[in-house]
Amino acid sequence: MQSQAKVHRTVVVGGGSVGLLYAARLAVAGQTVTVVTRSSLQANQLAQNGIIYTQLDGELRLVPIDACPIEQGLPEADLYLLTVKQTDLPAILPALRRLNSTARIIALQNGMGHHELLHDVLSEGRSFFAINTEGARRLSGTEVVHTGSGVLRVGPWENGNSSDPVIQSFVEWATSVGIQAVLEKSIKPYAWRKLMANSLINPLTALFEIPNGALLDNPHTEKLMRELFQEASAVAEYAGQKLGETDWQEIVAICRNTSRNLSSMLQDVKRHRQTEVESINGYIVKLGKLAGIPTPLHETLFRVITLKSAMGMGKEGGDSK
Ligand SMILES: NC(=O)C1=CN([C@@H]2O[C@H](COP(=O)(O)OP(=O)(O)OC[C@H]3O[C@@H](n4cnc5c(N)ncnc54)[C@H](OP(=O)(O)O)[C@@H]3O)[C@@H](O)[C@H]2O)C=CC1
Ligand SMILES: CC(C)(CO)C(=O)C(=O)O
Repeated sequence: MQSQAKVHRTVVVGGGSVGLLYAARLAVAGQTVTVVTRSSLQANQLAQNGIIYTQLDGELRLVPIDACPIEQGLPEADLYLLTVKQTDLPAILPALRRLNSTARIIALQNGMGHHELLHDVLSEGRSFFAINTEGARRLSGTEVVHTGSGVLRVGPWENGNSSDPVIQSFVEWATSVGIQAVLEKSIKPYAWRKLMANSLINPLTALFEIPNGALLDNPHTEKLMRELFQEASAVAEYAGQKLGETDWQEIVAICRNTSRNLSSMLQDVKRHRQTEVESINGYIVKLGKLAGIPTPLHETLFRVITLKSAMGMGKEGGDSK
């Protein structure tokens, strides 16, 4: 589907699940897009073979794509989509610092911490954030499957400039190709609600090695989730986010709607890759300490997952193929 929205040069930083999904969709819609990968091997594979993209309806598409490794620096563009994990953001900050001042950046990470990091290296009004509930799964360096539909909320962190032309045009493009994209005045409340869901579902599914829906099958795990929710809600309130029963019900609905999914943290643990627990439960613990709010359950899960992950690191991991 070719979009009528204005064409910008877009660079997708990170050739993982989310990066390949958005790069493929941008390219299919006729946008100029380059994927910047960590390894030269993946960049060569992408440039030679393109992205093998399985759409939600099961249709398979071969999408030609430009790609280069990060060691060559970031190519010039109007828009940069950051799709690396929170843990890999610090490594790309020097490259972001060198970008042209007209360039806009959208960070798509789960968890918290990216806002502060980007604020430190980019001047006011250049960094934007997205909360993405679309599901994607990379099968290899060149293959990605769109696993679930969702919403892409984009905007400044907190009541900033939501009428930036590059960002507006990105949202228009996304809408025109069938993505449920919404331009928000402030992403912070959505980031907090996603953090709450991830801080309950991800570590428990990773610890017990169960799919998301199984958390609701057992009264003990559901009770534990409730207690984790209460602990984190007190910290959220300190951060200016008042959460209540509706937010709890939304987390229960996420478990139900993604009942057969393996959470990203469980997938990372199984593949012996670093998890995002530090920017999820670790963030709640850190902020709790600052506010003098005890978070013993989040702290225990943070430590247990860090340990579980460290015990598996270095063993063979990687893609699902
Ligand atoms: N997958 C999903 O459905 C969803 C994911 N998210 C969030 O989106 C973010 C990305 O997730 P996801 O795509 O699943 O993660 P992946 O691990 O699949 O992808 C991250 C990619 O970043 C690459 N990368 C790491 N460091 C660098 C670097 N210095 N330069 C260039 N590339 C680099 C990695 O390379 P390499 O392959 O070499 O390690 C990897 O390909 C996370 O914060 C996640 O929580 C949010 C909603 C849904
Ligand atoms: C919403 C949820 C829990 C879906 O699996 C997710 O975002 C993740 O796995 O990281």
